[in-house]
Amino acid sequence: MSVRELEVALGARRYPIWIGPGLLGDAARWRARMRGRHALVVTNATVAPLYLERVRAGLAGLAHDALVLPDGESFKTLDSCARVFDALAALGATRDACVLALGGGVIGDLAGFAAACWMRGIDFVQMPTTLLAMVDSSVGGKTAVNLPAGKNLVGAFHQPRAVVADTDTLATLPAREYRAGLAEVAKIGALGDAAFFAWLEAHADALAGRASDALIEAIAHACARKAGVVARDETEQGERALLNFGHTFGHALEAELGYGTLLHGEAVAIGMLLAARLSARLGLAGTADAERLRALLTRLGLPVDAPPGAGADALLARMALDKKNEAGRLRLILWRGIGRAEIAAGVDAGAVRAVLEEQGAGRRA
Ligand SMILES: NC(=O)c1ccc[n+]([C@@H]2O[C@H](COP(=O)([O-])OP(=O)(O)OC[C@H]3O[C@@H](n4cnc5c(N)ncnc54)[C@H](O)[C@@H]3O)[C@@H](O)[C@H]2O)c1
Ligand SMILES: O=C(O)C(=O)C[C@@H](O)[C@H](O)[C@H](O)COP(=O)(O)O
Ligand SMILES: [Zn+2]
Repeated sequence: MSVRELEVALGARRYPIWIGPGLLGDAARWRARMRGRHALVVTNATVAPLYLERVRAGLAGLAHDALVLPDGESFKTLDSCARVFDALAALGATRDACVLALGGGVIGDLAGFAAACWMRGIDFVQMPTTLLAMVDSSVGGKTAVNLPAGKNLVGAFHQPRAVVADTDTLATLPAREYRAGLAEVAKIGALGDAAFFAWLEAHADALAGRASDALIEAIAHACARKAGVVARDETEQGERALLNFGHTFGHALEAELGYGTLLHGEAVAIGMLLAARLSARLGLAGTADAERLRALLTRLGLPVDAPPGAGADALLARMALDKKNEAGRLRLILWRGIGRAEIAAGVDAGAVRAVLEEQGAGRRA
């Protein structure tokens, strides 16, 4: 199977996204995107035994080291970031050094943020090993860590030098993590691409069964759509906020339930349905499209109802700290139906509470 190559074009700054088998072992390809003499691989305790040696083999001739962090969303923290800084210092990494982020979105966000900070910014390469990271987090340069107060509250826009999506790595990805990645794929269709949404409906069984042709097509399509949005609006002054469909609710659920309780993709699936229901309540969309979204997510094996344990008031308080809000007013992504999301400012908190309570998110465990 051949390697697909896409590009993120940000004026003169451009970088490739490679998608296909065998890419971690194809060091000649990704080494060409690295400058300088130092490289630090940042990964975690689950991914390291599986794929670290493949990457290290490609670093022969460079001064390099690897930092293996504990696994989990609860380690996407400033403390972990400090460990990356210490490892870069121990390596003697200067401004021409490169960080290689080998893992899922947690590692990509964290290592990317550390690269953005070290000596005010050094190169990094995304080596995503989860479906979610391949279709979403490795592309576009959003890097961040969480705080107890909320998701991704400390971060930077810092674009990678390349995205190396070796699809062979998906063979070891647990089923629940795979399904979580499909949520961000469905999001791309739901927010702005009705034809892709219909394609997903037609290929839902193939995707749920990990059929490789459908999967490669879905990864490439999601990356291409995201690359287009990022090229037009790198720092989320407008259109890029649409990629946050489902995230205002989703991030609140992730933080309120405790990081790692819901996977990010699961929280986004539930969040998209909450946003769809809110849109229907506000008269922006009919309920039929919300049902279509619910049906697709269910076929992809994703949760569609918030679990008990997070009260509506607590979730609303979390949503008040969402990055998209302006002038103390809720600003979130609503929609007019499949493929037609829009940014809504000044959303009535009472309507949000009603949707949370009606859907059961207000239940106590
Ligand atoms: N920057 C962005 O634009 C962006 C976009 C979407 C999500 N995110 C962030 O990404 C994170 C979620 O990423 P994720 O879903 O990849 O979670 P993750 O990074 O926690 O990875 C999921 C699990 O899979 C394991 N794993 C990774 N690759 C594996 C492989 N090939 N085989 C076996 N196990 C493997 C990991 O160790 C982990 O246990 C969240 O923090 C979310 O906020 C960021
Ligand atoms: O790339 C973007 O832009 C996104 O919003 C993609 C999201 O899927 C992703 O979860 C992102 O990390 C959310 O960013 P945030 O700004 O809401 O923290
Ligand atoms: Zn997301």
